[in-house]
Amino acid sequence: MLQGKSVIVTGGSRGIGAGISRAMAKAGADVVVNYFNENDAEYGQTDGIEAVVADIEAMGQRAVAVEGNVADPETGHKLVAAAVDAFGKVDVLSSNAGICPFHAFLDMPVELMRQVSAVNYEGSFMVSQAAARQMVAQGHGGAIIATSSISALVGGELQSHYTPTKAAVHAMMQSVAISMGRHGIRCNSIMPGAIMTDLNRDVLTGTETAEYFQKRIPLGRYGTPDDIGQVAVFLASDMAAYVTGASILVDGGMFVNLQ
Ligand SMILES: NC(=O)C1=CN([C@@H]2O[C@H](COP(=O)(O)OP(=O)(O)OC[C@H]3O[C@@H](n4cnc5c(N)ncnc54)[C@H](O)[C@@H]3O)[C@@H](O)[C@H]2O)C=CC1
Ligand SMILES: C[C@H](O)[C@@H]1OC(=O)[C@H](O)[C@@H]1O
Repeated sequence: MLQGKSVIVTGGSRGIGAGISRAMAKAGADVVVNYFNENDAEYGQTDGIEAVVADIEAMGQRAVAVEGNVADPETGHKLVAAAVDAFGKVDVLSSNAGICPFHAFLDMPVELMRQVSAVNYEGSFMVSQAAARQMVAQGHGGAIIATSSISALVGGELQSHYTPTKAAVHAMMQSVAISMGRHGIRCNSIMPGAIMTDLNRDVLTGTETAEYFQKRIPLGRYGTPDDIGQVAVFLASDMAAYVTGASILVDGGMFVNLQ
């Protein structure tokens, strides 16, 4: 579905981003895999930048690892330059990088709130802008897929700094879809539910929240990074040729299951 496409994935070395990177490669794309602050040993053998690059190459696709903090305005330009240097173009951006350091509201340090906003919202904005500029210059359209969240639609007691950034990413895609439509660039967001990754493994394992989530998910299981990767491939592909400004909940039915 993505044969010959050039894809950039931010936060592509672990978790959902690793699932997206692998799914894009399996669909035939070459991938620039962005990562930041990685200590691969910390994340075991299945994830980490080296494992993801090796898996992509084992599928017969090209992979380029690019370290960079998406909150740094230069990183978006670095990622685009890496894709153009290695693959000659940018067709798809998966703006996935994000952090969620759980913290109570009342004693949350302003610095933490600002860091989460800088990475999750501002970082997504800047990388999307850099990729869109390249796509417009290329003149043959493209696709931008932002990883928002079920948390764009609901709250979390320990996520008062986080949920607004997920809503912001969703709202940004809706607006960017309007201005980029004339360039044939489709912009959509994915809203994952509870996906077992490093970001929330502690929350989703052996806690009251874990028990509650398990009861709330009609499909009876947490999502996997590949569950998100498959939807990202769909949104990147010509199967979604008339889909822009949209968001897709990928949550096993969690959001609708109030009672
Ligand atoms: N895990 C979940 O249940 C859900 C996650 N999400 C979103 O999915 C995205 C990925 O989350 P997970 O895979 O769970 O997280 P993770 O912690 O497992 O992986 C995060 C990835 O982002 C990278 N990263 C972190 N900070 C970065 C920065 N400043 N610049 C560039 N890369 C950076 C890391 O290197 C890593 O590759 C995030 O945007 C998160 O908000 C949304 C809904 C649910
Ligand atoms: C970090 C959370 O556990 C996870 O990420 C989100 O965006 C949702 O809040 C999920 O529960």
